[in-house]
Amino acid sequence: MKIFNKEKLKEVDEFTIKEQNIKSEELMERAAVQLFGWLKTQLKEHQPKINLFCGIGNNGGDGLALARLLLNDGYEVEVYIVNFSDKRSDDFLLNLNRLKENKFWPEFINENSDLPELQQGEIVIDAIFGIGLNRPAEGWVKELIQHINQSKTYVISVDVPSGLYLDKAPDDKEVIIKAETTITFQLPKLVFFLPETAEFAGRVEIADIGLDQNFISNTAAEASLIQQPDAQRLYQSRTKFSHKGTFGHCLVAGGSYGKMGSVLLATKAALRAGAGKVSALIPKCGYQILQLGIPEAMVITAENEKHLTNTQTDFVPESICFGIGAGKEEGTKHYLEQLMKEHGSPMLIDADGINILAENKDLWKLLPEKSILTPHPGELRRLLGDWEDDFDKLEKAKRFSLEYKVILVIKGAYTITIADENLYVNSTGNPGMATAGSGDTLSGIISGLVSQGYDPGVAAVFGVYLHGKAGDLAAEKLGFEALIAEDIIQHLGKAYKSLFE
Ligand SMILES: NC(=O)C1=CN([C@@H]2O[C@H](COP(=O)(O)OP(=O)(O)OC[C@H]3O[C@@H](n4cnc5c(N)ncnc54)[C@H](OP(=O)(O)O)[C@@H]3O)[C@@H](O)[C@H]2O)[C@@H](O)CC1
Ligand SMILES: Nc1ncnc2c1ncn2[C@@H]1O[C@H](COP(=O)(O)OP(=O)(O)O)[C@@H](O)[C@H]1O
Ligand SMILES: [K+]
Repeated sequence: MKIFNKEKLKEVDEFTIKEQNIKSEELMERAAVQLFGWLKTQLKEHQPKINLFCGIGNNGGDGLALARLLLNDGYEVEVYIVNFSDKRSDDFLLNLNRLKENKFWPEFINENSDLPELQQGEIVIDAIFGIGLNRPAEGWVKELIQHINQSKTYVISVDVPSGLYLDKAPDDKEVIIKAETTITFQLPKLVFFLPETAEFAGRVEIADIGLDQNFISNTAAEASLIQQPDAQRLYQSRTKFSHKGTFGHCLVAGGSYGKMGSVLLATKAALRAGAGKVSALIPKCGYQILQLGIPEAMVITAENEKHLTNTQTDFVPESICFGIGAGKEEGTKHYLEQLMKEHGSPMLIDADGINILAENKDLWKLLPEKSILTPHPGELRRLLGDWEDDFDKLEKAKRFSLEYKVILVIKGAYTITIADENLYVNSTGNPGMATAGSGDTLSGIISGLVSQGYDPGVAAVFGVYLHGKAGDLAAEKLGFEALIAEDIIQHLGKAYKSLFE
């Protein structure tokens, strides 16, 4: 699903109005109907008091239209107009009049008003600011936002939590509504998935307001949210007459004394992802661990007992996964250098592989085109240096990806893959996956996909989705705490099957 920026959201809005020959108020009404339907379904027979806080733009207009639908259905409603300006949008005014025609008079609040009383168990609808926010809220509006955040009500934001910008980091986190649920119109917004701002949106629901699908399909987006239908499209089916040679030979090079389990996990994951053959290339001390741990894999040992050193293989792997548990010994660095020079095809580089790169910038120019780097936040910082905020981080990461023609998988609660300047935001995964070895399984999965012939960019996006989905299926059975990396591998099969459920 595409993620549009503010400008494109406005364009699709305008295009739809023209194309469908409707007035803008019609879109507002559709938005309100969606909000109402969602609320009614959630509330069932409950009738809590619903407090609507409406700004004076179209976000506020949505709130007023919703208030009318709620009143007509018999809900107890209080409407506060957050009167921060004398300006009013046309559709705000129209819906204000409709409300008055229904004999309902909202309360206008300003700097002289007392903060409204909000009781536990009540609902707050936050329709103060939408995508039109262009500066931080100040003074009494800031106080009001803080008052709502401190109340024990259930807060539902309309379109975006008020105070959150779509295209830049917040200047002041104290002036953003912290919603339990955000019901956003038609398309998800990038800030809902970034570490510094995701918490404000809470659970995100997407409400279809019938914006023009052709326009959306034909308009390029810099980011997309990868959900089941998107992942399904990336899947490559197997033919009856395929054989193990068809699915490539994957080489997992990594491990050092005390860290051989990581290679075991990545090797298993590559096999479960569907690689035809997998060889683990490890220092000597890991031989028995690997052979006993995973009989389906082949094992090659480097000369050194405890860490990786230059090693020749008698085959050309279709994919290489380098760096997991590898340490940063000089010999290991030389081996990475040798692989990058000789292999030529894309490699996946993770963990200490990334750390070696971070400490040796002279190696960057050797990165084979379309290689995949899978840093967690710490590794990313070592590679790119500090960033000011999430937007700055993404900019720096995009620049790096573009300059070295590599794919960056920025791991986190919502992992973001950067390929060809596009951002792919993953929708699967859960806090149970914050466990040692979880990232090693991801590297194994992506490498297993590359070895089968998936384009590296596709392998990264698809692999991240499958990894998260396997984690979700594992968590359904085990809960978050007990989940370990092995469980992710165990559920990979079900994750594949779930693509078509
Ligand atoms: N297809 C769609 O997308 C649809 C969109 N719809 C809805 O429209 C919403 C966007 O509406 P919008 O453009 O009217 O902007 P909105 O956020 O209501 O506020 C703008 C007002 O706030 C003001 N202002 C800004 N910052 C401020 C500050 N810090 N402190 C004080 N004032 C501030 C700004 O004033 P100005 O900068 O002009 O002085 C302006 O007056 C969108 O989120 C969705 O809910 C639906 O109806 C259905 C279809
Ligand atoms: N809260 C979370 N929600 C979703 N996924 C998570 C969460 N925490 C961690 N993960 C995923 O788990 C993996 C952790 O990777 P990493 O930190 O490299 O672990 P390790 O080095 O122990 O293997 C990443 O793929 C990350 O996206
Ligand atoms: K809002």
